Amino acid sequence: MKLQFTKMHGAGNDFIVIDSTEAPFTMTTNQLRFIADRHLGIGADQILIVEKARTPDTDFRYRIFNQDGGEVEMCGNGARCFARYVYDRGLTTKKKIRVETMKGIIQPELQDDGRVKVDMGAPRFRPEEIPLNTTGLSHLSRASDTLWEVKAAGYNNWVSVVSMGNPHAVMVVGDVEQAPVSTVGPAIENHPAFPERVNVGFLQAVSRTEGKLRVWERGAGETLACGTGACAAAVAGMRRGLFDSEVELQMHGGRLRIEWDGTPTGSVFLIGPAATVFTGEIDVPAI
Ligand SMILES: N[C@@H](CCC[C@H](N)C(=O)O)C(=O)O
Repeated sequence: MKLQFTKMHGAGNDFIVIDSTEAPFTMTTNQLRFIADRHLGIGADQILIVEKARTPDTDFRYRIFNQDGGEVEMCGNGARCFARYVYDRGLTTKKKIRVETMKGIIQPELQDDGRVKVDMGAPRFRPEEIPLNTTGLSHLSRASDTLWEVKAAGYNNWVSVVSMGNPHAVMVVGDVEQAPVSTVGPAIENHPAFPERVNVGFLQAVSRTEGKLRVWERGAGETLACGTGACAAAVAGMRRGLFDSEVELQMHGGRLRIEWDGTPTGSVFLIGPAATVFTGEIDVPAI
């Protein structure tokens, strides 16, 4: 099968974008893993599928697959690339679109400064919304947040849990560069307390408006940036009383801005770059 694709990135989190507005999406898990492979295929953290809207109140439908081939609910950096892609390819003339995902509607908007601002919807914190199995876990309160003790890789990790449609565990560390991302990250990702696995954020608060973040992503490993991870970390930091309602997070691949008014139904806004790198065609084997 010959596959036309576009390679994009948002703050270094890279994507293969496939236009399925005219033909149904039929790729197998093995084929997705093949194109995402950095040695054998194109290489990417995630694969984004652009589909036609299925409901009258949305403009498009958006599907996301991790590098390991698993379909997931949400992707913040991908949402910005999605909006840039459909506008630049003439699939819409709207700068603000409504996009259906597995977990509700998001609204990305192209800004005049070239960045994209996404209304990511409201964060969720209840264990069953993550999901987090709290059986046997200790917990404590920190300002308006609850921290859960997840023992993994030899550490007693106290994490905030946040759903941005997809699951996140966030821990505050003194220095992100010294954080045990590649050992504690996969150990928490696959911990039995998270039955659907989890993305793991390591957050360093620098001031009330600035932080540093590294994320071990479910199904992809450590990435240069994670948009939903940045939203989850910012919200966790705000609930712990570390941040004001607007914060910029520096990640290895770039800087993301997050705004949240702190109310239970208030949307989290994610602002950052979205860039096209190249387009191409790949021969995908029948695997
Ligand atoms: N990189 C993404 C998140 C992609 C999905 C995530 N790995 C998951 O499994 O939930 C982002 O920018 O949000």
